[in-house]
Amino acid sequence: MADTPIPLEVRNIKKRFGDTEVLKGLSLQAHKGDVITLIGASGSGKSTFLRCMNLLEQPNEGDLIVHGEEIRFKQTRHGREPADWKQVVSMRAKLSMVFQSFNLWAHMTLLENVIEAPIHVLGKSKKDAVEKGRALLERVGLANHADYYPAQMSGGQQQRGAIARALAMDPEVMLFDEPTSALDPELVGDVLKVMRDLAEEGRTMIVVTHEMSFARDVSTQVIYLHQGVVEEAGPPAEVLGNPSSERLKQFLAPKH
Ligand SMILES: Nc1ncnc2c1ncn2[C@@H]1O[C@H](COP(=O)(O)OP(=O)(O)OP(=O)(O)O)[C@@H](O)[C@H]1O
Repeated sequence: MADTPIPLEVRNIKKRFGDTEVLKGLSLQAHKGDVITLIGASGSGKSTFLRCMNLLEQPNEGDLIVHGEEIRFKQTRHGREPADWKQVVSMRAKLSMVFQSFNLWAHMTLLENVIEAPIHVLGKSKKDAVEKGRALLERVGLANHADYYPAQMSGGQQQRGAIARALAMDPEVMLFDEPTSALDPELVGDVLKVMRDLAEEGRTMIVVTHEMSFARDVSTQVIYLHQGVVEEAGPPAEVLGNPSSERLKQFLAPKH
């Protein structure tokens, strides 16, 4: 039997904004069931790295291989661009992203938000999309909110709704960009609980986070970035429990 392709491989990504190189050759491999957390000080490049993975930012150099398929690029006078945007659309369907602040469509109900992409991107029937959408809303504790508009929901509910929407694509990998940092503290726990459950189920996830307890308890791998370089990476017990870099020790030290 042929080997199942790795859900996501990123090789030697470099990204410049103007003259500043903010990612200096970053790589990772997300195998099935991996939960990779990206940690580091503000401005170290975590979000840019994540956004390069689904081409919300265009890396200047480096390769992306999604479920065994390499993304093709071309050089234009504006720089490097994907050679085939259709390939990007199908690749993004495999890499669902949950953003920092709830990016549900304001003019649609929660259920409409969840079924939109399965119908229009994956070509599912409305009946199937609704059935699956309702099951996903139940999963994230929002079975009674299907007909609510985002403005009628708390930040935590919207964020759990955004997770249901991402799950509706049945992605290979879920990308999370600081999913709890815009929430009031009392709402953080519910969202982290949903993410912990997903990890336990074996979902492949890459998570930019400042939640060290999540990184410690849930990750299979922690990557500590400093100024666009991987300073330390490995299992949480090593990277967080026994860091070798002085900088990482300082980063982890309790702040008063
Ligand atoms: N669109 C952009 N144009 C110019 N510079 C940018 C842009 N996006 C990010 N940067 C710069 O790239 C660097 C990395 O930013 P990034 O948001 O990836 O860091 P981060 O580690 O996610 O930070 P935080 O924890 O504060 O979100 C920063 O110096 C930032 O100012």
